[in-house]
Amino acid sequence: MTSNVHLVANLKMNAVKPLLSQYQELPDVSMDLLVPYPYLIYAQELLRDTSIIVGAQNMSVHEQGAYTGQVSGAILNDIGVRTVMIGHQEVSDSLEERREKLVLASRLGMRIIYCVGTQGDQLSELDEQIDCLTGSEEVLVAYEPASAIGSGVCADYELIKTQVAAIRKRLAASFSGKSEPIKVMYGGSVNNKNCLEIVKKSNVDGLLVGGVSLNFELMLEVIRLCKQYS
Ligand SMILES: O=C[C@H](O)COP(=O)(O)O
Repeated sequence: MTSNVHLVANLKMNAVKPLLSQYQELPDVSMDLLVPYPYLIYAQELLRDTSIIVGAQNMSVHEQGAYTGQVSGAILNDIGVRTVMIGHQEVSDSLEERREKLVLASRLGMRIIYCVGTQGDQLSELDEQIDCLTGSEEVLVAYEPASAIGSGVCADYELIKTQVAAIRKRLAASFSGKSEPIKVMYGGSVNNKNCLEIVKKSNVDGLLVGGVSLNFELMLEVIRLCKQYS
């Protein structure tokens, strides 16, 4: 089931072993599934006959060495994980850390889901975050306003549309040499009730789903609805 609406599920910090077996029931759904580090190898093995891409939710700003408890891009690379999310609001990276992580991930040839977001409606925050990209990354951008994350209420459709349009404009101006435009997704309290409205009214290329991706039945509905829209 290939949808024009790209779906990314972020399972955040939850114990998800039984849930991963449910995702295994989706052999032909193309989407990204971002799992906590300890599940990466298990999830890759479990989902190897599906079209689901297993990715990491973060990576260290350091290349290697004495950084207990951290996971570097090189480690992800070593275990065959090619996709990594960078810049999620819950990670609270500074602009410098964003830049460093993007460079490291890009150098390793990783595919990056890059989160940008605002605390309010300040477009300058988005610009600064977008400007951390070098243009050589393989990247999908996810716009996530802080107030919408985990709140149960997604951002106003018009606001999403405006911000996403501004992000596209900035990306196009900065990286005009790209053969294909960078995909821009929305994240923040996406659910089965609002997913279609968001894609219809806000002109996004995809959705980054957090809490709802932990409920397989609801996520299945999001997947079906997005497929119908394509
Ligand atoms: O990574 C996912 C986003 O932070 C959205 O999370 P949420 O759907 O629980 O609001």
